[in-house]
Amino acid sequence: MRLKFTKMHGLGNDFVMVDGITQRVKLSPEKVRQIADRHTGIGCDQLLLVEAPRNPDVDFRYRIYNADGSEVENCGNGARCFARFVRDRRLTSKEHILVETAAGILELKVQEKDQVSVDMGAPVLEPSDVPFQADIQAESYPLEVDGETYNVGAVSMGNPHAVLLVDDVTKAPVDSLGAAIESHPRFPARVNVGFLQIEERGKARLRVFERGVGETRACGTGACAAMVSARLRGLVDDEVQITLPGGTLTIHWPGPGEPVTMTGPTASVYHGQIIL
Ligand SMILES: N[C@H](CCC[C@H](N)C(=O)O)C(=O)O
Repeated sequence: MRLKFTKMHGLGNDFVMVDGITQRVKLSPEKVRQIADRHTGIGCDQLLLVEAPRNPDVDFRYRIYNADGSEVENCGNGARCFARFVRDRRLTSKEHILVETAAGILELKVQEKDQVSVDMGAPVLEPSDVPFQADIQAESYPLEVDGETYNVGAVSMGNPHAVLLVDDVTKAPVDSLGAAIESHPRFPARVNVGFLQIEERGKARLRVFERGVGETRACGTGACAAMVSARLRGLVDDEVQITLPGGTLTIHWPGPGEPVTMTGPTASVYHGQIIL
């Protein structure tokens, strides 16, 4: 199979974008792993496959695959890059785009200077829907990991996130603790793990160990989940500049039941073809 693709990134969270509308694409977890491999493939954190919508009221469907081949529900940085990709490829000229994902329908607004705003929907906090094993919903939960107890927030943005507060993200044990929590039995679908340092009520720093990938330079749904968890704990206002290793996202959330809005940049790097 000859596959045309575009390499893109959102703050260094990098993607192989595949147009499954103008080309026939048949992917398997093994093929995704092959494409995502940074030594023998193209290399990416996620592969994003654009398809025609199944719902006539939306413009597109897009499917999200982690580098380990797992298909997942949502990708914040990917949603922004998707919006730019479909316009660059002239699949639409709309500036407001509705796209169907495994997590539901997202509304994307293309702005000037490659910025895109995404209505990420309302966060899901009921433990069983994250999913996370806990008897009652709370702002945070004690979680035992290798004999130590950590205080974690549990939030779904369509995909599951654990959020830990740290004093200094540069010193956070992202690789070791992130990996241990990613596969913790109380997160039955595994989990993305965010390490959040609050600087002010409108400013924070974040590093994310992503489910199915490891630490990435940025995680859009992770920034949304971290802001929600911090706001539930009364630590931030309704708009926060969240700076990740790859750059800064603006996250807005008025409060429970309301949608989270994420705004940030997109970048298109190169076009290519791969023979699989
Ligand atoms: N690793 C995530 C999917 C990609 C999320 C991230 N790249 C973003 O920008 O939200 C998961 O397994 O749920």
